[in-house]
Amino acid sequence: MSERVAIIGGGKIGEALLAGLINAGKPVKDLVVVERSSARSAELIEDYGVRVTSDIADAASGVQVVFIAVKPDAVDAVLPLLAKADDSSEDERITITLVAGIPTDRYEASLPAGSPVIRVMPNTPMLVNEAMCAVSPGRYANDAQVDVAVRLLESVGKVMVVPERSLDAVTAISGSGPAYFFLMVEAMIDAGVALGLTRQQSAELAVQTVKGSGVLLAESGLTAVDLRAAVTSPGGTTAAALREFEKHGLRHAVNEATAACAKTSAQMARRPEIEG
Ligand SMILES: NC(=O)C1=CN([C@@H]2O[C@H](COP(=O)(O)OP(=O)(O)OC[C@H]3O[C@@H](n4cnc5c(N)ncnc54)[C@H](OP(=O)(O)O)[C@@H]3O)[C@@H](O)[C@H]2O)C=CC1
Ligand SMILES: O=C(O)[C@@H]1CCC=N1
Repeated sequence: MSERVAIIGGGKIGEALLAGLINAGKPVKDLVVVERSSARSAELIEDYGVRVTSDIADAASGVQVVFIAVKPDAVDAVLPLLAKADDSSEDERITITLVAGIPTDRYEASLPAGSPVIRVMPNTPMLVNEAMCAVSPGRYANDAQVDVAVRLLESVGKVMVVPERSLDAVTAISGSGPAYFFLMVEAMIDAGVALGLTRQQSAELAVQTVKGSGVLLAESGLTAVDLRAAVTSPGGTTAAALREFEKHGLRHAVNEATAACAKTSAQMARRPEIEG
């Protein structure tokens, strides 16, 4: 992990990447963040001791990898500034975008001809080195450049390489997925309070249950179906709860929610405010 890395956008996902890379042992001196809000810059400097600048061209000059972590509607403002950055390092600079919905050809069209672009859909568990990242190379990214992206992202979680056409579906499952779980946990905590637990008890019970279930699912080699069956005693309490989830359309809600997410991702590049 010796390459120098710039992260443009020090918001939620930019910070998750920064924290994940530092936790994984990347020296802070090899990292620079571009952030335009001075309050946010001060927070990042205080929390991570990282160099923060508001000058994209300055940050990107001489680095081997630039991550873009701004909102989709800011991409078109960022690219011309990135295109101006000096790229005289020995290795060609790789642009890795974490932005939802904007296809690689939009970046390729604004950056110098033939620039390698790799599109990634990450998620916020990157903050604790438990990200799920899906990586899709653009047309000019070669295998060695994809390997660099995979290696950097493997230091902050798991990585899957997928064709770019799969990224809307990926966004619907892993990109936005953490929010579905947080909503579920929020609802479980409220439900525990309604059943007479204190909020603190309910939160501790729900959070550890989700954490333990996630580890079990990831490490036991069993499927979600197997693990659910193991909790569900015939005629027991879990069966009573699951019957209510089915009756109230949990599966349908998940299908509709993920379809809406994928559709929004697919339409993102065509929104008038972020048209190229
Ligand atoms: N949050 C998530 O879970 C995920 C987000 N993503 C993608 O990551 C991207 C960022 O999302 P998120 O981190 O949530 O958003 P945030 O709004 O938290 O972060 C974006 C940051 O970029 C800064 N910024 C905007 N324009 C510029 C610029 N020209 N130069 C420097 N900094 C700039 C913003 O500053 P200011 O506030 O001043 O505008 C803000 O601090 C999005 O494109 C999103 O699709 C992908 C997967 C998951
Ligand atoms: O909500 C969003 O648009 C971003 C992309 C995936 C997660 N957060």
